[in-house]
Amino acid sequence: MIEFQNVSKVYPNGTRGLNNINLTIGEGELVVIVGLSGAGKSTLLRSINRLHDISEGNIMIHGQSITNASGSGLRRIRRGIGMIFQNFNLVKRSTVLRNVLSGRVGHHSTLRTMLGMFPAEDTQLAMDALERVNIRDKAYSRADQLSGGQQQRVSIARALAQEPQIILADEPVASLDPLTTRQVMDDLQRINRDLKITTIINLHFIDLAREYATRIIGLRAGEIVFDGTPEEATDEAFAHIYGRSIHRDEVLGAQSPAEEVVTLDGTPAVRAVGESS
Ligand SMILES: Nc1ncnc2c1ncn2[C@@H]1O[C@H](COP(=O)(O)OP(=O)(O)OP(=O)(O)O)[C@@H](O)[C@H]1O
Repeated sequence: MIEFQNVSKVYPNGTRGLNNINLTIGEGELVVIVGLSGAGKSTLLRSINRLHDISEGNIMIHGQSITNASGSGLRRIRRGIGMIFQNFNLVKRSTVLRNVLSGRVGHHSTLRTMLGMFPAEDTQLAMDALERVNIRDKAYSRADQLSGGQQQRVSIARALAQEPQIILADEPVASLDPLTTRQVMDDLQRINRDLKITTIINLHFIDLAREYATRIIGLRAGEIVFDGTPEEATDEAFAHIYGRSIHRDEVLGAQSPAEEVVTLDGTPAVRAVGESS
Protein backbone atom coordinates (compact mmCIF):
# COMPACT_ATOMS: atom_id res chain seq x y z
CA MET A 1 0.00 0.00 0.00
CA ILE A 2 1.17 3.51 -0.86
CA GLU A 3 -0.11 6.42 1.22
CA PHE A 4 0.34 10.12 0.55
CA GLN A 5 -0.37 12.10 3.71
CA ASN A 6 -0.76 15.86 3.18
CA VAL A 7 2.05 15.84 0.62
CA SER A 8 3.26 19.07 -0.97
CA LYS A 9 6.28 19.70 -3.14
CA VAL A 10 7.69 23.14 -3.79
CA TYR A 11 10.66 23.33 -6.17
CA PRO A 12 13.60 25.58 -5.21
CA ASN A 13 12.39 28.22 -7.68
CA GLY A 14 9.07 28.42 -5.82
CA THR A 15 6.97 26.36 -8.27
CA ARG A 16 4.43 24.24 -6.43
CA GLY A 17 4.56 20.77 -8.04
CA LEU A 18 2.14 19.09 -5.60
CA ASN A 19 -0.35 20.73 -3.28
CA ASN A 20 -1.60 18.84 -0.22
CA ILE A 21 -2.06 15.41 -1.80
CA ASN A 22 -3.88 12.75 0.20
CA LEU A 23 -4.04 9.44 -1.61
CA THR A 24 -4.03 5.73 -0.85
CA ILE A 25 -3.15 3.19 -3.52
CA GLY A 26 -3.88 -0.43 -2.67
CA GLU A 27 -1.93 -3.53 -3.58
CA GLY A 28 -2.39 -4.80 -7.12
CA GLU A 29 -4.02 -1.66 -8.50
CA LEU A 30 -3.10 -0.40 -11.96
CA VAL A 31 -3.40 3.33 -11.54
CA VAL A 32 -3.04 5.69 -14.49
CA ILE A 33 -2.27 9.32 -13.70
CA VAL A 34 -3.47 11.87 -16.22
CA GLY A 35 -3.32 15.63 -16.52
CA LEU A 36 -1.98 18.36 -18.73
CA SER A 37 1.72 18.95 -19.12
CA GLY A 38 2.93 20.56 -15.90
CA ALA A 39 0.02 19.20 -13.81
CA GLY A 40 2.43 17.36 -11.50
CA LYS A 41 2.29 13.77 -12.80
CA SER A 42 6.06 13.21 -12.84
CA THR A 43 6.47 14.95 -9.50
CA LEU A 44 3.85 12.68 -7.93
CA LEU A 45 5.31 9.50 -9.43
CA ARG A 46 8.91 10.37 -8.62
CA SER A 47 8.12 11.31 -5.06
CA ILE A 48 7.00 7.70 -4.42
CA ASN A 49 10.57 6.36 -4.71
CA ARG A 50 12.10 9.66 -3.62
CA LEU A 51 13.68 10.54 -6.93
CA HIS A 52 12.12 13.82 -5.83
CA ASP A 53 12.08 14.81 -2.16
CA ILE A 54 8.82 16.27 -0.95
CA SER A 55 8.61 19.54 0.98
CA GLU A 56 5.77 18.71 3.37
CA GLY A 57 3.84 15.64 4.49
CA ASN A 58 4.74 11.98 4.47
CA ILE A 59 4.71 9.08 2.04
CA MET A 60 4.29 5.57 3.44
CA ILE A 61 5.23 2.47 1.47
CA HIS A 62 3.83 -0.75 2.97
CA GLY A 63 3.58 0.95 6.36
CA GLN A 64 7.10 2.42 6.31
CA SER A 65 7.84 6.08 5.76
CA ILE A 66 10.11 6.57 2.73
CA THR A 67 10.11 10.28 3.56
CA ASN A 68 11.94 9.68 6.83
CA ALA A 69 14.05 6.72 5.69
CA SER A 70 17.79 6.93 5.09
CA GLY A 71 20.78 4.68 4.42
CA SER A 72 20.04 0.97 4.23
CA GLY A 73 16.39 1.52 5.21
CA LEU A 74 15.87 3.77 2.19
CA ARG A 75 17.72 1.34 -0.10
CA ARG A 76 15.52 -1.52 1.11
CA ILE A 77 12.30 0.37 0.35
CA ARG A 78 13.63 1.49 -3.05
CA ARG A 79 14.60 -2.06 -3.94
CA GLY A 80 10.91 -2.93 -3.89
CA ILE A 81 10.04 -0.19 -6.38
CA GLY A 82 10.89 -0.66 -10.08
CA MET A 83 10.98 2.37 -12.37
CA ILE A 84 10.37 2.65 -16.09
CA PHE A 85 11.24 5.83 -17.99
CA GLN A 86 10.10 7.32 -21.29
CA ASN A 87 13.62 7.11 -22.75
CA PHE A 88 14.28 3.57 -21.39
CA ASN A 89 17.50 4.56 -19.52
CA LEU A 90 19.45 1.52 -20.76
CA VAL A 91 23.21 1.22 -21.03
CA LYS A 92 23.12 1.15 -24.81
CA ARG A 93 26.49 -0.46 -25.46
CA SER A 94 25.83 -3.25 -22.97
CA THR A 95 23.95 -6.48 -23.66
CA VAL A 96 20.28 -6.84 -22.89
CA LEU A 97 21.10 -9.41 -20.19
CA ARG A 98 23.60 -7.08 -18.45
CA ASN A 99 21.00 -4.33 -18.49
CA VAL A 100 18.42 -6.61 -16.90
CA LEU A 101 20.93 -7.88 -14.35
CA SER A 102 21.53 -4.31 -13.26
CA GLY A 103 18.05 -4.55 -11.72
CA ARG A 104 19.67 -6.85 -9.12
CA VAL A 105 22.17 -4.29 -7.82
CA GLY A 106 20.05 -3.40 -4.80
CA HIS A 107 20.30 -7.02 -3.66
CA HIS A 108 24.10 -7.25 -3.54
CA SER A 109 27.18 -5.42 -2.32
CA THR A 110 28.46 -2.52 -4.41
CA LEU A 111 31.79 -4.24 -5.08
CA ARG A 112 30.18 -7.40 -6.31
CA THR A 113 27.92 -5.54 -8.72
CA MET A 114 30.76 -3.26 -9.90
CA LEU A 115 32.70 -6.36 -10.84
CA GLY A 116 29.61 -7.71 -12.58
CA MET A 117 29.64 -10.79 -10.33
CA PHE A 118 26.00 -11.81 -10.28
CA PRO A 119 25.10 -15.28 -8.95
CA ALA A 120 23.69 -17.87 -11.36
CA GLU A 121 20.21 -17.48 -9.80
CA ASP A 122 20.23 -13.83 -10.87
CA THR A 123 20.94 -14.77 -14.47
CA GLN A 124 18.04 -17.20 -14.32
CA LEU A 125 15.82 -14.51 -12.84
CA ALA A 126 16.87 -12.07 -15.56
CA MET A 127 16.18 -14.63 -18.29
CA ASP A 128 12.75 -15.34 -16.77
CA ALA A 129 12.03 -11.59 -16.76
CA LEU A 130 12.99 -11.38 -20.45
CA GLU A 131 10.73 -14.36 -21.15
CA ARG A 132 7.83 -12.54 -19.50
CA VAL A 133 8.17 -9.69 -21.99
CA ASN A 134 8.84 -12.05 -24.91
CA ILE A 135 12.40 -11.03 -25.75
CA ARG A 136 14.45 -13.81 -24.20
CA ASP A 137 16.02 -14.44 -27.62
CA LYS A 138 17.57 -10.94 -27.48
CA ALA A 139 19.46 -11.57 -24.23
CA TYR A 140 22.90 -11.38 -25.84
CA SER A 141 22.16 -8.54 -28.29
CA ARG A 142 23.47 -5.07 -27.61
CA ALA A 143 20.71 -2.88 -26.22
CA ASP A 144 21.14 -0.27 -28.96
CA GLN A 145 20.45 -2.88 -31.65
CA LEU A 146 16.86 -3.22 -30.47
CA SER A 147 13.79 -1.27 -31.57
CA GLY A 148 12.28 1.30 -29.20
CA GLY A 149 9.52 -1.10 -28.15
CA GLN A 150 12.03 -3.88 -27.48
CA GLN A 151 14.21 -1.48 -25.47
CA GLN A 152 11.22 -0.54 -23.35
CA ARG A 153 10.60 -4.25 -22.75
CA VAL A 154 14.20 -4.62 -21.59
CA SER A 155 13.59 -1.82 -19.12
CA ILE A 156 10.43 -3.59 -17.91
CA ALA A 157 12.46 -6.80 -17.51
CA ARG A 158 15.10 -4.84 -15.56
CA ALA A 159 12.38 -3.56 -13.22
CA LEU A 160 11.03 -7.12 -12.84
CA ALA A 161 14.50 -8.44 -12.00
CA GLN A 162 14.31 -6.29 -8.86
CA GLU A 163 11.38 -8.50 -7.75
CA PRO A 164 9.46 -5.33 -6.92
CA GLN A 165 6.09 -4.95 -5.22
CA ILE A 166 5.56 -1.65 -7.03
CA ILE A 167 6.30 -0.52 -10.59
CA LEU A 168 6.31 3.18 -11.52
CA ALA A 169 6.22 4.05 -15.22
CA ASP A 170 6.74 7.69 -16.23
CA GLU A 171 5.26 8.15 -19.74
CA PRO A 172 6.50 4.68 -20.80
CA VAL A 173 4.98 4.83 -24.29
CA ALA A 174 5.54 8.49 -25.18
CA SER A 175 8.43 7.61 -27.55
CA LEU A 176 6.68 4.64 -29.21
CA ASP A 177 4.42 4.19 -32.25
CA PRO A 178 0.76 3.22 -31.68
CA LEU A 179 1.22 -0.53 -32.28
CA THR A 180 4.27 -0.82 -30.04
CA THR A 181 2.51 1.34 -27.48
CA ARG A 182 -0.25 -1.25 -27.12
CA GLN A 183 2.25 -4.10 -26.88
CA VAL A 184 4.12 -2.37 -24.06
CA MET A 185 0.84 -1.49 -22.28
CA ASP A 186 -0.26 -5.14 -22.68
CA ASP A 187 3.02 -6.26 -21.06
CA LEU A 188 2.53 -3.88 -18.13
CA GLN A 189 -1.08 -5.01 -17.68
CA ARG A 190 -0.20 -8.71 -17.86
CA ILE A 191 2.58 -8.28 -15.30
CA ASN A 192 0.25 -6.32 -13.01
CA ARG A 193 -2.36 -9.07 -13.21
CA ASP A 194 -0.09 -12.13 -13.09
CA LEU A 195 2.35 -10.94 -10.42
CA LYS A 196 -0.04 -8.61 -8.54
CA ILE A 197 2.53 -5.82 -8.74
CA THR A 198 1.01 -2.44 -7.90
CA THR A 199 1.55 -0.37 -11.03
CA ILE A 200 1.34 3.39 -11.44
CA ILE A 201 1.65 4.83 -14.93
CA ASN A 202 1.70 8.42 -16.20
CA LEU A 203 0.02 8.62 -19.58
CA HIS A 204 -1.21 11.35 -21.85
CA PHE A 205 -3.52 9.30 -24.10
CA ILE A 206 -6.98 9.24 -22.56
CA ASP A 207 -8.20 6.16 -24.45
CA LEU A 208 -5.20 4.16 -23.19
CA ALA A 209 -5.90 5.34 -19.66
CA ARG A 210 -9.49 4.09 -19.91
CA GLU A 211 -8.49 0.82 -21.54
CA TYR A 212 -5.76 -0.29 -19.15
CA ALA A 213 -6.34 1.37 -15.78
CA THR A 214 -8.25 -0.10 -12.87
CA ARG A 215 -8.30 3.44 -11.47
CA ILE A 216 -7.65 6.84 -13.01
CA ILE A 217 -6.33 9.80 -11.06
CA GLY A 218 -6.54 13.25 -12.64
CA LEU A 219 -4.17 16.02 -11.61
CA ARG A 220 -4.45 19.70 -12.25
CA ALA A 221 -2.01 22.30 -10.90
CA GLY A 222 -0.61 19.81 -8.38
CA GLU A 223 -4.00 18.78 -6.99
CA ILE A 224 -6.16 15.69 -7.43
CA VAL A 225 -9.25 16.77 -9.36
CA PHE A 226 -10.46 13.28 -10.35
CA ASP A 227 -10.18 9.85 -8.77
CA GLY A 228 -12.39 7.13 -10.19
CA THR A 229 -12.87 4.07 -12.35
CA PRO A 230 -12.30 4.06 -16.13
CA GLU A 231 -16.11 4.01 -16.54
CA GLU A 232 -16.40 7.19 -14.49
CA ALA A 233 -13.64 8.86 -16.54
CA THR A 234 -15.97 10.16 -19.24
CA ASP A 235 -15.02 12.73 -21.85
CA GLU A 236 -16.64 15.33 -19.60
CA ALA A 237 -14.51 14.18 -16.65
CA PHE A 238 -11.38 14.55 -18.80
CA ALA A 239 -12.46 17.99 -19.94
CA HIS A 240 -12.77 18.85 -16.22
CA ILE A 241 -9.29 17.45 -15.46
CA TYR A 242 -7.76 19.42 -18.32
CA GLY A 243 -9.84 22.52 -17.77
CA ARG A 244 -10.48 22.57 -21.50
CA SER A 245 -11.73 20.34 -24.32
CA ILE A 246 -9.89 17.19 -25.37
CA HIS A 247 -7.68 17.30 -28.46
CA ARG A 248 -7.12 14.59 -31.04
CA ASP A 249 -3.46 14.26 -30.12
CA GLU A 250 -4.59 13.16 -26.66
CA VAL A 251 -6.40 10.13 -28.11
CA LEU A 252 -4.11 7.39 -29.45
CA GLY A 253 -6.85 5.97 -31.65
CA ALA A 254 -7.46 9.34 -33.33
CA GLN A 255 -3.97 10.27 -34.45
CA SER A 256 -4.34 12.90 -37.16
CA PRO A 257 -4.08 16.69 -37.25
CA ALA A 258 -4.87 18.11 -33.82
CA GLU A 259 -8.46 19.17 -33.39
CA GLU A 260 -11.09 19.13 -30.71
CA VAL A 261 -12.90 15.81 -30.12
CA VAL A 262 -15.17 16.81 -27.26
CA THR A 263 -16.18 20.23 -26.14
CA LEU A 264 -16.20 21.45 -22.57
CA ASP A 265 -19.96 21.02 -22.26
CA GLY A 266 -19.53 17.37 -23.22
CA THR A 267 -20.86 17.51 -26.79
CA PRO A 268 -19.04 14.87 -28.83
CA ALA A 269 -17.33 16.61 -31.72
CA VAL A 270 -14.83 14.17 -33.27
CA ARG A 271 -13.57 16.19 -36.20
CA ALA A 272 -10.39 16.23 -38.18
CA VAL A 273 -8.96 19.53 -39.33
CA GLY A 274 -10.79 20.66 -42.42
CA GLU A 275 -13.76 18.33 -41.78
CA SER A 276 -17.06 20.18 -41.50
CA SER A 277 -19.30 19.64 -38.47
N1 LIG B 1 13.16 20.78 -11.36
C1 LIG B 1 12.15 21.63 -11.39
N2 LIG B 1 12.32 22.92 -10.99
C2 LIG B 1 11.29 23.78 -10.98
N3 LIG B 1 10.03 23.48 -11.35
C3 LIG B 1 9.81 22.22 -11.77
C4 LIG B 1 10.84 21.22 -11.82
N4 LIG B 1 10.30 20.07 -12.27
C5 LIG B 1 9.01 20.32 -12.50
N5 LIG B 1 8.71 21.62 -12.20
C6 LIG B 1 7.39 22.26 -12.31
O1 LIG B 1 6.49 21.58 -11.45
C7 LIG B 1 5.20 21.48 -12.08
C8 LIG B 1 4.85 20.00 -12.24
O2 LIG B 1 5.77 19.40 -13.16
P1 LIG B 1 5.71 17.87 -13.57
O3 LIG B 1 6.91 17.59 -14.42
O4 LIG B 1 5.50 17.04 -12.38
O5 LIG B 1 4.39 17.83 -14.46
P2 LIG B 1 3.87 16.72 -15.46
O6 LIG B 1 2.40 16.64 -15.26
O7 LIG B 1 4.66 15.46 -15.27
O8 LIG B 1 4.19 17.36 -16.85
P3 LIG B 1 4.80 16.69 -18.18
O9 LIG B 1 3.73 15.82 -18.73
O10 LIG B 1 5.10 17.88 -19.05
O11 LIG B 1 6.04 15.95 -17.74
C9 LIG B 1 5.32 22.21 -13.40
O12 LIG B 1 4.87 23.52 -13.20
C10 LIG B 1 6.81 22.21 -13.69
O13 LIG B 1 7.18 23.31 -14.47
